[in-house]
Amino acid sequence: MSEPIRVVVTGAAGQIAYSLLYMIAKGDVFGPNQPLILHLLDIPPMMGVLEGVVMELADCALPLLRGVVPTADPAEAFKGVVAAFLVGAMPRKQGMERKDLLSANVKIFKVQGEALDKHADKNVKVLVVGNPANTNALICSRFAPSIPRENFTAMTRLDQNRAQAQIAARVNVPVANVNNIVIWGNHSSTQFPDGSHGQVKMDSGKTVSVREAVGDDAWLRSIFVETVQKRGAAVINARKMSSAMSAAKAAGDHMKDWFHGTPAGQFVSMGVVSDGSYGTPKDVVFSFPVVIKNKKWEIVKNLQIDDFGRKMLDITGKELEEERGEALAIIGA
Ligand SMILES: NC(=O)c1ccc[n+]([C@@H]2O[C@H](COP(=O)([O-])OP(=O)(O)OC[C@H]3O[C@@H](n4cnc5c(N)ncnc54)[C@H](O)[C@@H]3O)[C@@H](O)[C@H]2O)c1
Ligand SMILES: O=C(O)C[C@H](O)C(=O)O
Repeated sequence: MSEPIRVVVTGAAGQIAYSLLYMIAKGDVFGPNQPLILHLLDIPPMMGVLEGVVMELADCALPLLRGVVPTADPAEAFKGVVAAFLVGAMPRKQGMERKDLLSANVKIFKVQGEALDKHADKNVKVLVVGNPANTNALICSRFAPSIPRENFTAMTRLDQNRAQAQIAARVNVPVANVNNIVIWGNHSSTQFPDGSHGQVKMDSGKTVSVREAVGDDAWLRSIFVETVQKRGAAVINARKMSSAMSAAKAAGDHMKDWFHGTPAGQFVSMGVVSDGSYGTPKDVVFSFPVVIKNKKWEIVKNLQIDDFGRKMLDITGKELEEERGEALAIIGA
């Protein structure tokens, strides 16, 4: 067994963390041979609730969990961590867009960027879940100049998982048979879920393109896209609270792939600081298809983008530029 690693989850008393902590602590993310010490950050009024979470973690009797550090102090929370799940932020309510949360949430990510910069391991891998995730991740990276920008990512894996599930249901195959669906752009209702590069392993054992398996391009460009774009709002309308179990699963998937790599021939979607690939705006956190090896992601190049795709990428890129401007104004940068 290796030495324990330190992993922080912020918003640790909240609903996503309630599912996520168990997954991490039982080895689903960093592997069955990787012991860990969990750092749990929340705000002072939530320390009582957090105490209950700590009790439950102990009562799970999980062999890999070698320590728990509950705290309201970002310096203590980020000390020596090699992985950071930045979940703590206000969730949206019915009728809101995620960008309506900017004014409430973006300052949190400035403070946490500064704390990561001072206290975290310089190779720390940061996943921002708190909304609006892409722009929060950008702001966080700006305030952590000593940590490479490629170590800051935003979660669009939930959108990818949703998209795979929609295709699997439509074609009637298990979800694991659907691969290489891309989420482009913002984790918002302008995102572009793109099935046109995907593959499906059919019951016959033959692998075909998503377009061939679905056999309905109009569905792929309309109902499929809109269902994934609006899935978060649909969950909120039904639960009166935002997605939590599925968000935790996606956060685990994202970090697991970052640490362990993507399988040969497969890519996953992550919000990363854009280098302008595919004609997207630079210096926004844009979701791209990536492959991961040795804990480093790389944008998949040379996928064909047709006129419809071009229009969709431009819309979501423009929204990210607007959010960046708004966020910088809020924090006075
Ligand atoms: N990217 C995605 O796909 C995705 C999916 C689901 C939810 N989310 C977002 O994740 C965030 C958390 O959702 P939730 O359902 O767990 O919310 P929640 O309200 O249940 O929990 C949030 C927790 O964060 C804590 N918190 C607030 N400010 C903090 C700070 N400065 N430092 C540390 N902790 C702080 C709160 O006290 C609370 O315990 C929301 O912004 C939500 O919109 C993103
Ligand atoms: O939609 C939300 O506000 C929560 C989350 O981002 C989601 O996609 O479910």
